[in-house]
Amino acid sequence: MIDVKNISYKIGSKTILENINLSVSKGEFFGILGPNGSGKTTLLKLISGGQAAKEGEVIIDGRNIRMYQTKELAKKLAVLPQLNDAPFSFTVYDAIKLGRYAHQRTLLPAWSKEDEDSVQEAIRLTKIERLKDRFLDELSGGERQLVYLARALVQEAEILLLDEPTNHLDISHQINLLELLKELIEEKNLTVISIFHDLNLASLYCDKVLLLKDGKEVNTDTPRNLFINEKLEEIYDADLQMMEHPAVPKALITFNPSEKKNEQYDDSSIKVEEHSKEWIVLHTDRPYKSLSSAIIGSGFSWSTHFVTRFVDKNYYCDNPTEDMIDTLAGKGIDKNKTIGMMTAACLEDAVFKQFKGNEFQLTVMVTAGVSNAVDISQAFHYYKEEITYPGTINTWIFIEGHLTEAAFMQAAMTATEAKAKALHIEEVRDPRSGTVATGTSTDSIVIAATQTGLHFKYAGTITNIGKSIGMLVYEATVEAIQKNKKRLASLK
Ligand SMILES: Nc1ncnc2c1ncn2[C@@H]1O[C@H](COP(=O)(O)OP(=O)(O)OP(=O)(O)O)[C@@H](O)[C@H]1O
Repeated sequence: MIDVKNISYKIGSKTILENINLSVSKGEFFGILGPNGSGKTTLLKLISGGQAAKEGEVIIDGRNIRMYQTKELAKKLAVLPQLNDAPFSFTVYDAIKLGRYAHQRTLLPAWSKEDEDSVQEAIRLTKIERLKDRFLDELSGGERQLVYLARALVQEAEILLLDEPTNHLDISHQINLLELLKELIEEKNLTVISIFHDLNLASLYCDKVLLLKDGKEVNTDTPRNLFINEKLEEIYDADLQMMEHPAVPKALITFNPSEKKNEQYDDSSIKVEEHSKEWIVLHTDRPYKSLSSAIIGSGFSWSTHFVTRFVDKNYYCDNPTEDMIDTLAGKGIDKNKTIGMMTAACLEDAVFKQFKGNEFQLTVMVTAGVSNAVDISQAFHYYKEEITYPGTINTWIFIEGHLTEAAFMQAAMTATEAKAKALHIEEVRDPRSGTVATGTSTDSIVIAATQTGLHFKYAGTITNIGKSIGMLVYEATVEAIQKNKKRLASLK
C-alpha cells in the first residue's frame, strides 16, 4: 500500500534522512521509533506529502505521491496534528466537518446527507457525543486527540499518519486511543503509521516498527525481534532492560534507575527477627528479588520479610491465603513485602546453613515434615484429588548476588534435585506406593537474591553457585528430616 524507496533528505548541507526504504501493507499498524532528532517527523512529513523528497520516492497504491491531486490525496491519507499544535477556536462538530473538505464536489460546498452521516458515524466511533458542542481550545489533550481522529475518519482516508499521538495523554487515554485505532484497523481495514517515543506502547500495538538513528534505518521488524536483536542500549544511549509482558507475548523495555541515597543499604544480610514455635520471621533491610511458590508473594516479587507460620497438622481453611494475610496483618507484617509459607513441621527443628565463598554468600533454611511424602513417579496411579494437610518441606535460599531469570529457574531445579536426594538417603517413603518419596505433596521453595554484586547467568549443577546450593539444601534437608524423625519417635 505504501512504499518508500531510497528516500534521502537534506536541509542545507545537513543530511536529515539517508536512503530510507520501507513498505507498509494495508491493515498494518506501523511504528516509527528512534531517539530525538533521528528524523522521525521528517520522514512522516515526506510520507504525507507535507514535504517533498528530492531524492527517492513515496508510492501510495502504486502511484507516486506527486501524481495525486490535493483532494485525492486527502481521501487516501489523513494526518493527525500533534497535540502541542495550537487548536483553532471551532466547535468540535465544526472541526470534524472540516474533514469532509475532500468530499465536497462543488466550489461552493453543499452539505449533503452523506456528509452529515459521515460526521455522525465518526462521532459515534470515537465516543465523543458529549463533546459535540464544546470548543476545541477548551478541551483536554485526550479529548482533542479523539476529535482529530474523528476528523480524520470523516475524511474517509485509508491511511492515518500520527506523530506521537499519546504524548500528553494519561494512561487511560493512551489505552483508549490505541485500542480505538486497533478497532479501526480491524473493522475498517485502516492502515496506521505512527511515531512513538514510548517503546512499550509500540511493542504492545505495532505489527512492525522502523528504528531510526541519525537519519538512517537501523532495522525494520516486529517490535519483539527488534528489541531482542538490536542494541537498543547503544541506540538510545541508556541502561535498558528487556522483559516479558506478564499476560501477552510482547516484549517490554524498562531501565535501571540509579539508587537513591535513601535506597542504599549497608546491610543486606538475612536476620532472624523471630524464631518461636509459631513463627520464623526472617528480615533484611535490602529487598531481595524472589522467585517463589509460596502462598504469599508467589512468582517474582521483591521482599524484605520471609515468614513461616506453624499450623496444626489438621489445619483446614477454605481460603488459606486470606487467612495468612489476616494473620500477617495482625503481626504488623506488610504482605506486599513478604514471602509467606505455612507448615505443620515443628519450627524449632528448622535447619539453617550458610556458605561464605570469595565470590558469593548463601543462606539456606529448611523445615521438613514428611507426612505427605509422595513419590512423584507413582503419584498418578495412587492419588485421587484430595485435601492435603500441611506436612511439608519448605526450602528457603538466600543469595547475595545478581541472578538472571534463567539462574533463578536453575537454582530452583538444583535445590529440588538436592531435596529429592535427601529424601532418598533418608529413605522417606510414600505411604501409598511404598516407594522412596521425591518430595511432599505441598512443598514450597523460594529463591531470593539481592541482585547486587556478582552476576550469575546460570545456577545449575555445573556452576559453583549451583553446587553450593545443592550441598546446602541437601545437608539442611537431611538434617531437618532426621530431626523430624527423632521428634516423631519421641512422641510414640
Ligand atoms: N527546518 C529545519 N532546519 C534545520 N534542521 C532541521 C529542520 N527540521 C528538522 N531539522 C533537523 O533534522 C533532524 C531530524 O529532525 P526530526 O524532527 O525529523 O527528528 P525526530 O526524530 O522527529 O525528533 P524528535 O524525536 O525530537 O521529535 C534534527 O537534527 C533536526 O534538528
